[in-house]
Amino acid sequence: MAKTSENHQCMDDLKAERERCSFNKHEITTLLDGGEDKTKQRRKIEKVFLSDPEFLDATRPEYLSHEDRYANELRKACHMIRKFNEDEEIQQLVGQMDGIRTLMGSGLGVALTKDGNPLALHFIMFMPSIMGQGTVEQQGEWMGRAWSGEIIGTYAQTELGHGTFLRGLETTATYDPSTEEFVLHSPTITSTKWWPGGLGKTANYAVVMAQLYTRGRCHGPHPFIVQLRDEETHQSLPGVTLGEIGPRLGMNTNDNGFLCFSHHRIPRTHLLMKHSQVLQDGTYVRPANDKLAYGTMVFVRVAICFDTYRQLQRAVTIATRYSAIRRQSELVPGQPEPQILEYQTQQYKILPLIATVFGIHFAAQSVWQTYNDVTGSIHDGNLDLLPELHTLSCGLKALSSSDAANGVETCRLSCGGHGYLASSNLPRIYTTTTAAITYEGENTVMWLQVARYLIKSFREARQGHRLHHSVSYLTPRPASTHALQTNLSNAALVEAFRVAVSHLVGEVAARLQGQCDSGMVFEHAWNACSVQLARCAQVHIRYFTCEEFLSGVEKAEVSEATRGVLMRLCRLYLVFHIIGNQGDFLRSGALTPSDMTTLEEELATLLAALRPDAVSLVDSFDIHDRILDSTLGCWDGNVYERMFEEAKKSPLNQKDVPDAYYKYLRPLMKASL
Ligand SMILES: CC/C=C\C/C=C\C/C=C\C/C=C\C/C=C\C/C=C\CCCCC(=O)SCCNC(=O)CCNC(=O)[C@H](O)C(C)(C)COP(=O)(O)OP(=O)(O)OC[C@H]1O[C@@H](n2cnc3c(N)ncnc32)[C@H](O)[C@@H]1OP(=O)(O)O
Ligand SMILES: Cc1cc2nc3c(=O)[nH]c(=O)nc-3n(C[C@H](O)[C@H](O)[C@H](O)COP(=O)(O)OP(=O)(O)OC[C@H]3O[C@@H](n4cnc5c(N)ncnc54)[C@H](O)[C@@H]3O)c2cc1C
Repeated sequence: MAKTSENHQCMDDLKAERERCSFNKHEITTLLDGGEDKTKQRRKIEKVFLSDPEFLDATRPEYLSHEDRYANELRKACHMIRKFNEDEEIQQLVGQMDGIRTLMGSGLGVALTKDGNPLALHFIMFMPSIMGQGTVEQQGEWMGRAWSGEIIGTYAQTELGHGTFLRGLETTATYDPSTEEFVLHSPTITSTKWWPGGLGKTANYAVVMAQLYTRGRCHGPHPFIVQLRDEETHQSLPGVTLGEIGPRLGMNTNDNGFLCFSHHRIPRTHLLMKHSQVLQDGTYVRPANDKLAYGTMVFVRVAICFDTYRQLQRAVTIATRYSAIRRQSELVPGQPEPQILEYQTQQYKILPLIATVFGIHFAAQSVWQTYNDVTGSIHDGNLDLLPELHTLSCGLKALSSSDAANGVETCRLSCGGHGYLASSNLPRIYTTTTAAITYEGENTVMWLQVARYLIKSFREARQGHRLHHSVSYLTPRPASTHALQTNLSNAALVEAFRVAVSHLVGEVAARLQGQCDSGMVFEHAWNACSVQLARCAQVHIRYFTCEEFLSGVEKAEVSEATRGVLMRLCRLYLVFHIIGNQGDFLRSGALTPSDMTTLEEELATLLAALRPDAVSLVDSFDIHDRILDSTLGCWDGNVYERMFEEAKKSPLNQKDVPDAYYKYLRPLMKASL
């Protein structure tokens, strides 16, 4: 197709946008990557993998059958492992140990297996379970085989009947001291394992969470390594029933599966025994803390924050570039159509999402640091910080996944009709991102875990106990909100969050207490207050994210121009969330109605100030066109031509008149002749 003046205009629009950049893009790229070296390394790896023709798709996955889609992604996932294992240079680039996991979970890895990686659970949950839950001997026995891909595993916890309520799992693992084996059994239909990724057809092993019985007593859910398929034939073993659960909203090549056991025997030593053991005679040795068995989930919740961050980065890059080339309507009658990014309402959709990317980035880095510190101290026998880590990982997983999923949907809407096209890639990004709201702990449930910690801490503070860092603000202290009334600095706005959340927690704690005092049992009172409790948790984690965002920008080693744009984004994040939730701030007295008017005006100023940098900001995410995989978001802005090229590839367009016309439509249309 000939290039039209419209196409040239689009490309010129992006060029002009880039020319007005007020900051150093490369500084932001390296800040997000974690340093200059990391940026170089990432680009090199992307070059190696993206130039490999094995990773090309012959056709869009949407045009393939369910089985072919699965085969196509499995082919690429296996090629990724083989390439990694065979190439020392790649190993050095990515890092030998955690490398393949990092690679698969990176923007590159997720884009290469875009329909859902059938091996994802092997890397993100099976291997981390062995490392986190297994003894050194067990790690030695399984990890080498798992790294090389000789065995492929998944994490089988959720059942048809129970996902959230872990203690309600029904699968049993009963110890038989006469043979030194556990007998795994699924006693009911609801005890069928249901959902684990890769379980349907890919994995031959799994870490299975089952109720451990020994000497007639149940000791709760524990992790077991269970072989599911024959290592030679890949056929499911006797006593093991396996399959795939059918099409889902997205990630359809993850072959989420079902599994039931009929008195299936495994050796005693397949209980992962780092934290608790069953001795040969059936004696149960308790862990230092029951919740250590849930450690893999804590790890994955932190990992999910990084994944949702990358998904939002991709979506907002597409929406921003498209908004800079798309021209629609008239701002001033008779004038040429403006770029839709000129409309303030469009800026309001997009710019806060660019800010959100940074907010999640800084908060996730902080939680990752906490994860490493706490797992280090757990290793040394100190479990004091486990509740703090659990709360932060639940909270940030919930905040990042809901912000990202809602943000991706806003990006889709901001692209009008074309955002609904598969070739925009926004539908796929959405279906992948929204899954994270549910998996690894449904978000409402995660919020209520955060709220438990807040209420517990609030009560402990009133009894004079010292609180951990993230909740230390709940310690009673003299009211100091007056300074806020006249000072709306960044620090004052973060402080306003502190006052608002303290107030909310105080209110709901009093309501809970009042209901208990009037005779309601605590659990019912809790349920009766749970909407308000979940709200407290959300504001608490937003406050945490605001704090991390602000301190991250203050500490960043960048030029003043770059810090300037980051500060404007941080300010926008603060103002956006305060205005959007003004009731919380007004009710607590943290801010006044007049402050809100001032902030509303500032919001408009911030949108206008950030608008010229919008395209350069998303450019600084440095996402390769192949990783973006979007007709609307490509670097050169040649959107309409790409859309046309994609449409021409539709199988329906291979013939002018489709066969179905002769079979169905023609007989109907000609029936009256
Ligand atoms: C992601 C990318 C990064 C790298 C990836 C690399 C490679 C992969 C390639 C690609 C991936 C890329 C993209 C993603 C693509 C695919 C998808 C990938 C992964 C998806 C995996 C999804 C897997 C799953 O979903 S597994 C199943 C998860 N299930 C859950 O999360 C269940 C939720 N429920 C619970 O956790 C608990 O039951 C509960 C927390 C709700 C309550 O527990 P329980 O009932 O036992 O206890 P309570 O009595 O209520 O509480 C007792 C006290 O214990 C505290 N508690 C609870 N849990 C913990 C914990 N874990 N740690 C510490 N403390 C805990 C609780 O708070 C109570 O405390 P209190 O003091 O008594 O109040
Ligand atoms: C794409 C995908 C991949 C997955 N991968 C895996 C995997 O690899 N391995 C695995 O084991 N599992 C996996 N899962 C399962 C997932 O972990 C569960 O679906 C999730 O933990 C939610 O549990 P549930 O489905 O039982 O929901 P439910 O708990 O039944 O939730 C239904 C509703 O009830 C509410 N609710 C439940 N309990 C409470 C409560 N205590 N208080 C208030 N509200 C409550 C929830 O908020 C929700 O609105 C996956 C799920 C998906 C969608």
